[in-house]
Amino acid sequence: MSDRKQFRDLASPEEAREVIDGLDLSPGVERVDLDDADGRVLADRVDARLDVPGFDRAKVDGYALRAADTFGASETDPVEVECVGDIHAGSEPDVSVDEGTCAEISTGAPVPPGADAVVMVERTARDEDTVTVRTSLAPGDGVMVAGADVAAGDRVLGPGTLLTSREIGLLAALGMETVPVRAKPRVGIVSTGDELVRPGGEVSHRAGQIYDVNSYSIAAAVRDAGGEPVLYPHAGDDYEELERVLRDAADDCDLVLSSGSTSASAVDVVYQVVEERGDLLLHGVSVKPGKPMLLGEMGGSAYVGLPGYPVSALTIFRTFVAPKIRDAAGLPEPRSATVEGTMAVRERYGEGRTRLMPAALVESGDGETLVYPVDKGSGATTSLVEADGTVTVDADTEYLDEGETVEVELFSPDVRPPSVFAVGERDPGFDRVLDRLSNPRFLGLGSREGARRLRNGVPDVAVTTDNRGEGEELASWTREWGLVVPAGNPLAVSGIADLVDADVTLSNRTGASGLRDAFDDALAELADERDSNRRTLAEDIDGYERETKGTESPARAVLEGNADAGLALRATADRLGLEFVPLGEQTVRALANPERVEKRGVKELADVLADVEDVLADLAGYEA
Ligand SMILES: Nc1nc2c(c(=O)[nH]1)N[C@H]1C(S)=C(S)[C@@H](COP(=O)(O)OP(=O)(O)OC[C@H]3O[C@@H](n4cnc5c(N)ncnc54)[C@H](O)[C@@H]3O)O[C@H]1N2
Ligand code: MOO
Repeated sequence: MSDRKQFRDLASPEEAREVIDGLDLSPGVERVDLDDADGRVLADRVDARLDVPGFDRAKVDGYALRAADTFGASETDPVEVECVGDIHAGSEPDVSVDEGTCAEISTGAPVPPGADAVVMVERTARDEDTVTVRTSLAPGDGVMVAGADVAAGDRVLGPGTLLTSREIGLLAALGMETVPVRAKPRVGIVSTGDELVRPGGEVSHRAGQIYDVNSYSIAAAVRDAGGEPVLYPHAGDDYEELERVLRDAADDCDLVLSSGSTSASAVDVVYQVVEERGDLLLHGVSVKPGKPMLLGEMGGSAYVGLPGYPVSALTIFRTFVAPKIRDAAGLPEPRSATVEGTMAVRERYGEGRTRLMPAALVESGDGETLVYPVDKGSGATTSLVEADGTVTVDADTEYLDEGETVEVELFSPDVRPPSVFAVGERDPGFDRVLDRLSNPRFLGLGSREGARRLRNGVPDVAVTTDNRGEGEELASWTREWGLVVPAGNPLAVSGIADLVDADVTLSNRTGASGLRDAFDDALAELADERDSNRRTLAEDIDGYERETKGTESPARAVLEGNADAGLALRATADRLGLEFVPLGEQTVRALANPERVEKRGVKELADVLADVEDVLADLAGYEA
């Protein structure tokens, strides 16, 4: 206990930024092949070592001649010259042009000695060796002279230039096979935690294992910032192991990032390693999420300890680390884009830390941008996927009021609000509808929450079951629901009465879901028949209180042998190959916010729903 870290004195975000500014992670210079130079930053100045073009070059197909010979020529008063040969691109001229003569020439070929202009073929006529020229030319017409593009000795590109297709074209014209560029900062990533398994491996939920998120999200973000990520093996919460991996990474990298183990637990040893084996410059910053961030140096490399929670790790990376990597890589700050919007709901805060609040956008019917917080907690990867950017909330702000104007910094300038924003019951039929739309957003919060949010005017559309919710009905369909049971229905479950009367374990859905509503209504009916009440019957159902999150969760519980029966849709039973005991049909409705029916995305949704029969065709238990 005595070793636990207390976060009494958190650094301000500005202090953290200053410490990061002071870290040294300047990578050197390397030469790369021209084909690998795209997106790199030139380390040195490039001077032209030759003329481009290297010779006087024909700009058009036609005849090379002496401009003086065409003096005064026109359509009505042409001149004639004699053709003495021809010249092709890529070969040395074997003729020269004298007074009164010309040579046929193709675009890009060297202008022959004696000629000072090229007339395009369209302004001439030819009869045997006689060429009639119907225009007059000045010296240099139709010719790109040597060095006109770049002259030998010119300074062509400066250090720090970002190489794109255009600059690469110029370097190729100069014949450069390799170019000196700033090396990308090498960024070692060390994820800590005994619970981590790399995607591709098997996780044991019983043992509390999870897939490693941060190694991958942070590696992608490092690459995006212009660094080169290097993944190191997971380190457990063991001092020696962690020290060894961090040292390896520090030996090989300009910057080492660890994730996890930064916090208050006795097993969170990473700060101890940095404190004892390196130089711990800062621990704890007054931001949410990401409070336990560490900054320091170790083995000649800069070091940042990111918190373990994926949202915290990525937020700290984006806010503090990415700008540093970009700077070291010589890349410009990316264009940032901010959008002003109106808070759609009231959001309380008051934790005394600067909050980088994930927020999402939705456009109201009249073009106003509404902003709502997306906070499923620092441990939920969807917190960032379901958001469009962040709102920075001052440490001393107690709440953001509904209707208050806020500024959202978008995750990237390309982020667009979703075309249509729907909330409500997860439904395999509506999933198919979503597949046919471009850039929709759907939050599966259940029928009840969908109806509630539609009433509060935030989403464009709610998906609800039976008669829940009010709005413009865009479409409705029915879905068959019931119980899934293992193959062969070993306990011979034939209805709800069996759940009440027999020894059958149920896996139920959450109270927010429409499927659960249907079940509870049927249970209430049974209670009426028995002169009892729903609650009493529910108490007799083993597992009634075992609520699950997903539409398929109860069916999956049956599949895994954790329940004898699960509340489910026929479509789910069909998909998972389970036996199904039908109990009823339920109506699903897509309801539009009445003020948004004219919104483009809502109309697109309505168009898809107009063919709902087609969309739902062959989905088991569905009828439109
Ligand atoms: N008593 C206190 N508990 C916590 C505090 C506190 O002040 N007092 N701070 C909380 C805050 S805020 C954060 S943020 C987290 C940070 O914790 P750590 O950096 O020590 O991270 P871990 O405990 O190792 O992990 C937290 C969480 O994230 C999961 N994790 C870790 N690494 C990964 C990864 N690579 N991919 C996916 N998920 C990862 C880990 O399993 C934990 O669930 O601490 C709070 N607690
Ligand atoms: O700082 Mo922690 O990231 O709030 O969850």
